[in-house]
Amino acid sequence: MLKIRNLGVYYKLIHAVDNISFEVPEGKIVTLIGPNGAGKSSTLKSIVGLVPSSGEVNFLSHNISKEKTYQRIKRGIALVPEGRKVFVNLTVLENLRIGAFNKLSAELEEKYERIFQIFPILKKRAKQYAGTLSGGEQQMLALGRALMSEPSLLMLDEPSLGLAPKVVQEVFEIIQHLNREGMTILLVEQNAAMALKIAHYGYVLETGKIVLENIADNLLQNEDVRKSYLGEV
Ligand SMILES: Nc1ncnc2c1ncn2[C@@H]1O[C@H](COP(=O)(O)OP(=O)(O)OP(=O)(O)O)[C@@H](O)[C@H]1O
Repeated sequence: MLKIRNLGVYYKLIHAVDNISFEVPEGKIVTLIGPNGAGKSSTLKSIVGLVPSSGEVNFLSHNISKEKTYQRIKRGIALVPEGRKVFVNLTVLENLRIGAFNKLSAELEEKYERIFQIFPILKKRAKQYAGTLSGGEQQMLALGRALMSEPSLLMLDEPSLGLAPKVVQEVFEIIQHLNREGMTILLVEQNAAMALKIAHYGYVLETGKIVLENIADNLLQNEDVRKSYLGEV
């Protein structure tokens, strides 16, 4: 579904992502793991055109590298950004409405209901300001908002960030549920153990380069990965 070839991201002199290539096949969960500053967020941002990049981004057999962000979103890519970035002064419903930018009002009710089926808590909080939600609820809202555009590829940037372990578990169960329903997922995580447990395939990114890739189960067993990312000595 998504094929990345020789992707590079530069911020003036900083070479954040250095000629990486990877793929996300339809129906799979693929994870990019790696330490702080490895270039994970920059990779996701470049896929939706939020930062200038070199190389090729191929989505559903189209080279979208030169397209604007809104065109890429229209094609069916959605990004749940790091830190959730919900609109704190808008209600839950208003946040969801923004995610459905390309949908007619008549279709909205049905879409809200679909989101509420996945995240019942958002129905209870529908009229509440997003800024008053807990971290976990905000993450659900950010996910719900992304799903409102009915993407075929969902990209998640550090969904576990700042959440209690029990809530992280809940969020990851939802990610797995979405995948079982057919959603293709590109998951960026520092919580490598959690990410590799639910992913089919994984890439390890270090200082802008892919240093390792394999089936997720194999990465979980890999000694270097266990030492560097799973806290084992
Ligand atoms: N807008 C920017 N301007 C300049 N440098 C940036 C910018 N965004 C990121 N960088 C730098 O690019 C490198 C990669 O950052 P990036 O956020 O992509 O990494 P990351 O793997 O997602 O890390 P984290 O998990 O901390 O978010 C870092 O050295 C970072 O300081």
